[in-house]
Amino acid sequence: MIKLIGVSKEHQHHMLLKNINLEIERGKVYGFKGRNGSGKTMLLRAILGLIKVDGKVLINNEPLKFGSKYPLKVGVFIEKPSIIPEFTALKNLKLVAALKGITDINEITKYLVELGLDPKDKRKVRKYSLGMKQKVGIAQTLMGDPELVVLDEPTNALDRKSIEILVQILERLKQQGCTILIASHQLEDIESVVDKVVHIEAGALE
Ligand SMILES: Nc1ncnc2c1ncn2[C@@H]1O[C@H](COP(=O)(O)OP(=O)(O)OP(=O)(O)O)[C@@H](O)[C@H]1O
Repeated sequence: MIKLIGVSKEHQHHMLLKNINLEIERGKVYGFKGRNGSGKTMLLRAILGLIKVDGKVLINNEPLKFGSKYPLKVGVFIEKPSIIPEFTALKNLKLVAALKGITDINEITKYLVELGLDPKDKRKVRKYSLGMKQKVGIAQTLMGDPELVVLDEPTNALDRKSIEILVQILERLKQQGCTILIASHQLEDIESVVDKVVHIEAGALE
């Protein structure tokens, strides 16, 4: 589904990604592992066409052009959840639903409910704990069951039970044919769902 051929990223004479060759098969779960600053997030950004790179990124054999519409139905959670703190969780979800063209309320709230949050909660997200905000972000990402899901450190701030629920959800999405890319320091939390571990060190695959 996705192919990286000789992908490199240079920034102010530093090579942040070094000649990455990687093939991502549809329906598989990839776990990206590496130290802080090794290039996991940068690699995910390259795969998503969010940064200009040298080399080629092919999506279904077509070259991905920086700045053009992403050719796959994708859900992305990189670094921080894209939430508006002054809105409730439901209002935040509805905003994303509108962008994705989703109107069915069950579809909008199902992952939030499964992750243990109440869509009727009147509190603004500003009042939520870190883990609760994380769950809103995950629910936004998974809404509409995209064909590609990209999660950067999804288990940060989640308790053991919530990680188990997330793993169950990811397992189900995988069975539906979804391709999932996860960057994590704690891959062992989610290793049961991961098919292939990709090690990255100083911008290069090991
Ligand atoms: N916007 C940016 N501009 C320039 N350099 C950046 C930028 N973002 C990250 N970098 C650099 O790119 C390298 C890789 O960063 P990246 O965020 O991909 O690491 P990571 O493996 O995701 O780290 P972590 O585990 O801490 O999340 C680092 O050296 C970082 O300093």
